[in-house]
Amino acid sequence: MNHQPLLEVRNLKVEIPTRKGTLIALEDVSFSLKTGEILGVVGESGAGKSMVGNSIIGLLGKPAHITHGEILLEGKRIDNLSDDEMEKIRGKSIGAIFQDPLTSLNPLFTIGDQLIETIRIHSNLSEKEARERAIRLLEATGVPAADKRMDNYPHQFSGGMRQRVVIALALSADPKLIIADEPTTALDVSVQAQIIELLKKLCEENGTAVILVTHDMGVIAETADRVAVMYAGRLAEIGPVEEMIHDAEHPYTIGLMGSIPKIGDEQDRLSQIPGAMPHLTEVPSGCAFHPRCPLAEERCIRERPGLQPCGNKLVACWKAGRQNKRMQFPQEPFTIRAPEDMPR
Ligand SMILES: Nc1ncnc2c1ncn2[C@@H]1O[C@H](COP(=O)(O)OP(=O)(O)OP(=O)(O)O)[C@@H](O)[C@H]1O
Repeated sequence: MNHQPLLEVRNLKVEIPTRKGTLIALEDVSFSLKTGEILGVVGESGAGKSMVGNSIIGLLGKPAHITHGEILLEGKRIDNLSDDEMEKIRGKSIGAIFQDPLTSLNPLFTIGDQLIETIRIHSNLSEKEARERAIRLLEATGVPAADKRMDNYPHQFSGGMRQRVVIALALSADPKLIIADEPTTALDVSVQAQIIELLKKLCEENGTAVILVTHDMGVIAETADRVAVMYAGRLAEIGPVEEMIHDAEHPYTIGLMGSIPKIGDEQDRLSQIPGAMPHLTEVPSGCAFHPRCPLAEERCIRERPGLQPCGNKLVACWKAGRQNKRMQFPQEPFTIRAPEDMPR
């Protein structure tokens, strides 16, 4: 049996040269992904979530670049490919879905033309066969009257419908992996759940693995098989979703998970972690989370913890396995105001 992971990210480091010096945007990021698995990547804004996805698809915006580590897809390195070679991998083996569907769609061409072209680049189907496949894909993504909508331009679709088209486009070459970066953030709240549900269903049916970048813990809880928590460009903790939600070990994960509202939960408060994530220009020594951590001790200030196994998870905390779960953030928890208290 083939036990080779679909994707392996090993000790990835991404640096960004700036006028004020070099920023380390990602440091020592390692994880792997199995075929068909959904990995949620979470963390506060600026933690480096998008950098991880963009490094994998070779779309790190300049001047950011990989300075250490490697990325392997089915055992073959893809981090050192030329732009042309990477272009072939994108679309064929790795599909991408971004926050704004218009990033992926060309406003000057009908969606039918765009789907047919992508299908034909990555297969040897005839024009007619590619058209049939495009229609089937649109139907599978829930676009009504798919046959007729093939002749429409992107601006003739609503935001939710456009994102369905992008999902069809991302799936059109039958990729092994899809990077979905905040795929529903720009959409109406009422369609967000439908789109996530659709993505999950189609990827399950096709055996496609997904890296789902989001700040929405609710989406993660519903969708992901495993979760990677990022903090200041590093992995804080990674493990199976259930354990990450109910049995997190890293104080930062415990704080993040405290912010998932639970239906039927008596408490009407969400815990919030005091302080803010550091900017990349001023990442603290040792464990980057130490200034906000109620458990921090001398060693945490001096030495950076690497990822260590703890149960089924990997945790970057010197105190992992030592009753972290009883920890509480010392501040008054953030209180959700009832709608009648909201300023009008
Ligand atoms: N060209 C650049 N120059 C300087 N800093 C950059 C550049 N591109 C990205 N960064 C910084 O890299 C860090 C990681 O960015 P990234 O977009 O991966 O974060 P993120 O976790 O996805 O955040 P968000 O949830 O807001 O999208 C951020 O602090 C960002 O400001």
